[in-house]
Amino acid sequence: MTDKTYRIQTLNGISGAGLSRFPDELYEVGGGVEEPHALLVRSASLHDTPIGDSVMAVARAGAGTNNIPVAALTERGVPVFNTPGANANAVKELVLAGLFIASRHLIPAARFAHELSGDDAQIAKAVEAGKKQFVGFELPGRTLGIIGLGAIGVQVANAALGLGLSVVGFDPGISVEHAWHLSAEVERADSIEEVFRRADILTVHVPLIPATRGLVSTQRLALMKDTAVLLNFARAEIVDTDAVVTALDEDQLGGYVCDFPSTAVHKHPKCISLPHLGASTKEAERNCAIMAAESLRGFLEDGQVHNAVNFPEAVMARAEGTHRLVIVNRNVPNMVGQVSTIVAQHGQNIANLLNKSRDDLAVTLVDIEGERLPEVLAEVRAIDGVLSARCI
Ligand SMILES: NC(=O)c1ccc[n+]([C@@H]2O[C@H](COP(=O)([O-])OP(=O)(O)OC[C@H]3O[C@@H](n4cnc5c(N)ncnc54)[C@H](O)[C@@H]3O)[C@@H](O)[C@H]2O)c1
Ligand SMILES: O=C(O)[C@H](O)COP(=O)(O)O
Repeated sequence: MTDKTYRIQTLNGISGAGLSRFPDELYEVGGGVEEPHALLVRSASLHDTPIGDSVMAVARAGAGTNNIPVAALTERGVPVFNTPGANANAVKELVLAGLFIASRHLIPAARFAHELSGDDAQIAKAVEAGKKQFVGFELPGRTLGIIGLGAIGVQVANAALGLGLSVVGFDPGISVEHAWHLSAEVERADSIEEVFRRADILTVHVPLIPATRGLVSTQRLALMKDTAVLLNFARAEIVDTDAVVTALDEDQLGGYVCDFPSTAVHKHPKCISLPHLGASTKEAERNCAIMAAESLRGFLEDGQVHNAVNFPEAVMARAEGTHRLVIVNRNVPNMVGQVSTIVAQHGQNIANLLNKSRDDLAVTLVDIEGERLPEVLAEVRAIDGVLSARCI
């Protein structure tokens, strides 16, 4: 262990563009870092990994945080950051590839071509004889159904309109920001079932949370056209894979393209699975790593909270010549009152204060003039309802 001010443990390969955002003089960063102040992760599961008391923050260089025990970390006062939208274009492009792969049977067709043998004349003859098995369909006039109109869903919707598809979407929790970016030509479905019923191609772009586990179920698959294609570039568990395989085997569904190989799908003749490639572009890896690194730096060095999935946004410029108390507390009355009383009792003056809450939790940033008094921090930490407090 070095004596650098901050130690970041990486649990996946993280783009150097992000890692270089941690200044050498302040940060030790790497896979073998001990007693880390923060964890930086992509898809590695932290559910069964002990997360030591030294950890003050966790950052996911990506969108989905289902690999992180968010509720337990929230209870400890530890923010979990992700990188909203940073890989959305990469996923959109792969979803569009999925559309073409499915509509033109590109994978079996390429496999057929790969297996051809003989001289050029024999290959040309086999091509003409064999190609009829790969006759596809065109996209204009077909309906794309989208469940989840967040960073990815919106980009997929807008791009699909450009390909001549009609788009019908469902997202009861769409954000104002995402609604602004969604084309007015996208039709809003009244229910999730309507999307299943109408789609020629259906794509899901929701997070894996209890409400979305098994969202594509036997009952909903039964509503789909028997020629329809299902795309899943969100998470394997959002789809009931056994139900999909049954629907495919019974000719009640046309095909399944996903980013999540499993024993049930990776060799199935009507399934195409890719090895979780959605965010695997240089650009997305870079964007995600930079955003995650900036969030960690903001929190560790300044107590700022930006892009956390479990904390309120809390961003306040540092007041000149002050030190800062960073307090994570339960969202109950009189927390700010108790903190300011302690500061005043020690004859100190608050230059600036920010208190932001989200659900049961609040973040309080207090910029204090004068010298750092360890007893102020000790007394703040002792307040009932304070989950963590530090002075920076
Ligand atoms: N294959 C990959 O490599 C890859 C890459 C990035 C993201 N993902 C997955 O895609 C998910 C979505 O990513 P994003 O960046 O668009 O996230 P996002 O948070 O911007 O959008 C998610 C949207 O889903 C909506 N939603 C939630 N529950 C819903 C429900 N029951 N019905 C309809 N809509 C619902 C939300 O309101 C939100 O608008 C991620 O959580 C992640 O699991 C996969
Ligand atoms: O949620 C995400 O951002 C994706 O699933 C990307 O995962 P990855 O970082 O492991 O490629």
